[in-house]
Amino acid sequence: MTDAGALLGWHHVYSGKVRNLYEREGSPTLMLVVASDRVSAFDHVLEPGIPGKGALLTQLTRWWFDRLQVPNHLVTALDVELPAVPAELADRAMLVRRLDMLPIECVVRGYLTGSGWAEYQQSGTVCGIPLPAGLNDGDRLPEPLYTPAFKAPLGEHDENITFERSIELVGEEMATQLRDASLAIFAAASAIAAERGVLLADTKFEFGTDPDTGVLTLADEALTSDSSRYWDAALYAAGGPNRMDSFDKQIVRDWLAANWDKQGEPPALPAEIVERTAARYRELIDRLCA
Ligand SMILES: Nc1ncnc(-c2cnn(Cc3cccc(F)c3)c2)c1Cl
Repeated sequence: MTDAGALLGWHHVYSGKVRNLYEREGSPTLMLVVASDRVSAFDHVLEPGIPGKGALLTQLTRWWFDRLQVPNHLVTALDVELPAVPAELADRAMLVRRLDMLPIECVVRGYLTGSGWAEYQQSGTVCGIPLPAGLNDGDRLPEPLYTPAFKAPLGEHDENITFERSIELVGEEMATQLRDASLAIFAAASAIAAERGVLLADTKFEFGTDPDTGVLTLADEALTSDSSRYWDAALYAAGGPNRMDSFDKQIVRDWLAANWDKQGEPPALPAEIVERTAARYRELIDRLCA
């Protein structure tokens, strides 16, 4: 069975760049999130995949779900008789409860970088929020910023919105719950990561509400290196050009920057780059979850 292929007893709902979503035939409340070994950079899915990536990121998101004091969509064996998931997928598949998903990407930024840095250079703001003058790329923000985005149709880029706009979209009570939950989880996760010598620079949460209880529930993946930027705290403290190297994809990004003109399809990654990237994924998990 290939990732995009049929999965006996499961209906394929959606294929993301690196993950697939299925719903259980006959059980409308159960879904399956399957992480692939694919890696994406510069908005392209790269070849070949990184061996073990899907399993490592599934392990990481499970580890965070276990640690965070918020309800999440993961189904544990205690809830239901676990339906059959093929053995070759088991370590990179998550059985989850179907939620009523909210159309908000809940982004929290602890550091100024990426699209936030680009906007700041133009206007001194991030997602319309004014920041002190004189900040540089990679600087820690005075306090973590909640910068929501409106979920675009699958595959398109999300649209940064203000908190006030999020109120118009989901109502004041839900918008406030999303912001408060996102900032609280970011603070807790940042502290746990920092104890392990890892900086959580920014991350993106998705929430839904439980169809039966209405309780706000953490969905999708949580705090993986696909949904977050993780930096090495020691490298960051040392300063210099590599202080914001992402823990896992920097090797891929640097190789692509040196070997691809960003025109057309990216070249296949050489075996040595694949092996070094796989090692970096394992190192992040070893540092956080060991
Ligand atoms: N528990 C849930 N209940 C209802 N819907 C979702 C849901 C819908 N879309 N997504 C994004 C996504 C997650 C993984 C793989 C993909 F291909 C796409 C997640 C979830 Cl996680």
